[in-house]
Amino acid sequence: MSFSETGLPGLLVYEPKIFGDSRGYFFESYNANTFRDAGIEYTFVQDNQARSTYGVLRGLHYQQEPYAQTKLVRVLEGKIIDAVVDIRKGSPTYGQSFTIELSAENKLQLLVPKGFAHGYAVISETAEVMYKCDNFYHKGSEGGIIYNDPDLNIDWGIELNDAIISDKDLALPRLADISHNFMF
Ligand SMILES: Cc1cn([C@H]2C[C@H](O)[C@@H](COP(=O)(O)OP(=O)(O)O[C@H]3O[C@H](C)C(=O)[C@H](O)[C@H]3O)O2)c(=O)[nH]c1=O
Repeated sequence: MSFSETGLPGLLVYEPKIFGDSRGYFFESYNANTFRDAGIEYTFVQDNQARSTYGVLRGLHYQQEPYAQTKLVRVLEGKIIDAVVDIRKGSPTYGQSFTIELSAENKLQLLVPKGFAHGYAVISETAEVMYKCDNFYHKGSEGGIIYNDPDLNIDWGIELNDAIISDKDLALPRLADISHNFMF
């Protein structure tokens, strides 16, 4: 298994060790000791799972402190473009975004620290996305950034005119309009 840097401090790509044989494959999708041995210690308290069809775009979302969440994102079925934005005050990469293709096939996981906005777009017919969180859902602490913020220019891998987006997400603000609110 391996952890790879992304250029944004704390944002890591995790590639688990896959044990393949004539029956198929086995891998530990998460092991606290493996992460601890890499100097990465989180106590995940909530697992989320979402199913979406092609073109669904969820995000970009975050929770304000004291409910900010670190997330460990992976794809059980299908393929997504996962996107994050660094919104940590004082971060040397504040306002920078990162995208990665996560899929059931590549089995890659993205470790998204507190202080990032997170979202994904589904680029397969359907996708089942699962992510571990180190803090609980708290509706009143939810915030977000509009998916097509021109200052971020995120490539979601889909034709945005055809994207399937919730009314809630369509009403999200631009980063420039909320950056004063961040408490990360
Ligand atoms: C996030 C969440 C939602 N809910 C309920 C609230 C709504 O009634 C329903 C759907 O919620 P929402 O439309 O916010 O789901 P997503 O758009 O997938 O939200 C997620 O999108 C991006 C990708 C994220 O990283 C966040 O974890 C999360 O905000 O599930 C819960 O009961 N618990 C939860 O932890």
